Amino acid sequence: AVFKPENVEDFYEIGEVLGSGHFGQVRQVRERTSGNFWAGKFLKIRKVACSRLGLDRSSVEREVEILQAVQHPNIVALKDVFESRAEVVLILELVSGGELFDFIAEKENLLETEAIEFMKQILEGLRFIHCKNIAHFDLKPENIMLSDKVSKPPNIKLIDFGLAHMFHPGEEYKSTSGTPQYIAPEVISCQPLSTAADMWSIGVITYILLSGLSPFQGDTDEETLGNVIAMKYEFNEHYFSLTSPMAKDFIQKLLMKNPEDRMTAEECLHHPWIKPITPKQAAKRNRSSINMKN
Ligand SMILES: Cc1ccnnc1
Repeated sequence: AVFKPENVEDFYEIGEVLGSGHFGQVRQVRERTSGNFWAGKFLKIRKVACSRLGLDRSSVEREVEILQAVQHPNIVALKDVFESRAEVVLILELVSGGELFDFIAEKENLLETEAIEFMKQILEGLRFIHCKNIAHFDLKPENIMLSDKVSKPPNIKLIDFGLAHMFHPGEEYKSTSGTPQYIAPEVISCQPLSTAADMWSIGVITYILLSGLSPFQGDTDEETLGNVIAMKYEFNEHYFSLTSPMAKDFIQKLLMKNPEDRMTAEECLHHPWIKPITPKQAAKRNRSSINMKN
């Protein structure tokens, strides 16, 4: 794929750093013609294949191809791509409402019903990419952002498709990248992956959303990975006493060792915790606040 060879600074004024990660850094940028703000994701491209620094150009092409294929209100939009000597710049929709967990940590108390509103949007975005045979493979709190700080309910955007993969029929895909706290057992044991690996991460994120605890986190990455493989987690009464049984059922149906046993995003959206079938089920949602003890 050929990206725009023009200098990105001819079209955008480069602003403050918004975030950085395994890829490079994201800066706020201002489009010179319109004055509109966007996010510029500056990716270092490695010139020689064996270099450890920078990204392989093919992995950047993959991220661009995937972002172009998933246009959805809950997925960050890609507007433009520039390339200079050793750098590719993705011009992305500016998502300036901060990370989901910072938002929730700031608030005094948050009802399960509000948590459900967030989860619904995350699941809508996932259902959309999964039905295109695309998995995100790096779902975690840092990659779930709010479009702004004022909309009610807030609008969720999934960002960072740098580890995402588009499955082709009959093709196996394995990868060991991801973040230990959120990766599924099959990732650790190097088995072929599927979109079900994202659903495990959703189970972990929901558990944290409702309790403030990370289910498998150990003192080291090795310990965390050991806990994931051993499926060693529990609903500690001290943190989960106020959590509704339907919420725990939702989590349990995602934290299943066998990827085929896990709910899909579609099934999650029809789970009684997310979509109460009867008013009685709606009433069963607990009214209490969510523990945010960290
Ligand atoms: C960090 C980030 C990424 C994409 N858009 N806005 C902000």
